[in-house]
Amino acid sequence: MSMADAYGSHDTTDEGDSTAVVNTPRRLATAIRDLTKEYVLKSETVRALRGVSFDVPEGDFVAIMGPSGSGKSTLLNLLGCLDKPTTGSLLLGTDDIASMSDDELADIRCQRIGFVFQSYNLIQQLSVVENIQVPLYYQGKLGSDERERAVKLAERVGLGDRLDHRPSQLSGGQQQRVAIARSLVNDPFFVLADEATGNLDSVTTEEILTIFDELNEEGRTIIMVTHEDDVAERAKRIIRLKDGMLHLDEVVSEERRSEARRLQRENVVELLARE
Ligand SMILES: Nc1ncnc2c1ncn2[C@@H]1O[C@H](COP(=O)(O)OP(=O)(O)OP(=O)(O)O)[C@@H](O)[C@H]1O
Repeated sequence: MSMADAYGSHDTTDEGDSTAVVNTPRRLATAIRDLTKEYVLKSETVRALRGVSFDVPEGDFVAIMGPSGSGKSTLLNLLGCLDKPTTGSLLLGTDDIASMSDDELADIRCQRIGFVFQSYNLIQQLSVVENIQVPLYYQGKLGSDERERAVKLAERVGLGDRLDHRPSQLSGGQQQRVAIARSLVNDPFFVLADEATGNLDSVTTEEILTIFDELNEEGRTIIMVTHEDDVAERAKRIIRLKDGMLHLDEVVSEERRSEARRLQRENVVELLARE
C-alpha cells in the first residue's frame, strides 16, 4: 500500500452480511518512511536519524523513548515541522514535509501541530484565554468565536475559573493545562508533548497524564517524548530509538496501562496522606 493510500478509507464491510468482519484501518495522523537526518559540522557529519519508519494512526497514544543522543529531539523537531529531513518522508495529511518550503512548514506548524513543552512556554503578559488563543492569533483569527473556543478549552482542562489569570498567578500544573488547551485550539493532527511532566511533582504529573488519557479517549492523537518508564507505560505504544534507529515498537497492553495508572494513583494518595 502506498502512503497516499494509507490515508484513504478501506471499509470492506459486506452490507448484506451482519456477521462480516469490519476491516477499516484507521486513518493515519502521520506516516514516516526511511527518515534520515544528518547534521553537517565542520569536521564531521552526525547521523542523528538513520532510516526510521513507522505509522501513527489517528487516535494513537505513542511514547517515544531512548537513551541520550538516540535521536528523540531530532525526530520531535521533524514531527513538529521545526526542521526538514535529510532524506525520507514524513506525511502530515497528504503532504510530505520533506518537499515543503520553509514558509509552508511554518504554516502547517502553526495550523495543524499542537505543542506541549516541559517549560510550558506561555506568554507572561497574556491571560489564560489569550495564551490559548495564541496559535489562532498567528493566523489572524481573532473573532468572538475563537475566544469562545479558547474559553471552552480552558474549561475542558479545569481552568474555567482562571480565565483572566496570568501564568505567574498559576501553579506549574495549571500552566501546563493552559499549554495543553493551547495545543488543542487548532484541532491538530496530533499533540506533540516534549517531557510534558518533566518539571512537575508526582501529584501534578498524575493530573496531566489523566488529561492526556481523557483526550486520547476522546480520539486525540498524542505523541510524547519521555525519559520516564512509568509515564511511557500510560501510552498505548512505546517506540524506542537507539543510535538513530527504531530499536523497538511495542504495544502496551490495556492491563499494563491500567496497572501503571493504579500504581501512580496509589502513589499520589500516599503522598497526599503524608501532607
Ligand atoms: N543541531 C545539531 N547539530 C549537530 N548535531 C546535533 C544537533 N542536534 C543533535 N545533534 C546530534 O544528533 C544526535 C541525536 O541528538 P538528539 O538531540 O536528537 O538526541 P536525544 O535522544 O534527544 O538526546 P537527549 O535525550 O540527550 O535530549 C546526537 O549525537 C547529537 O549530538
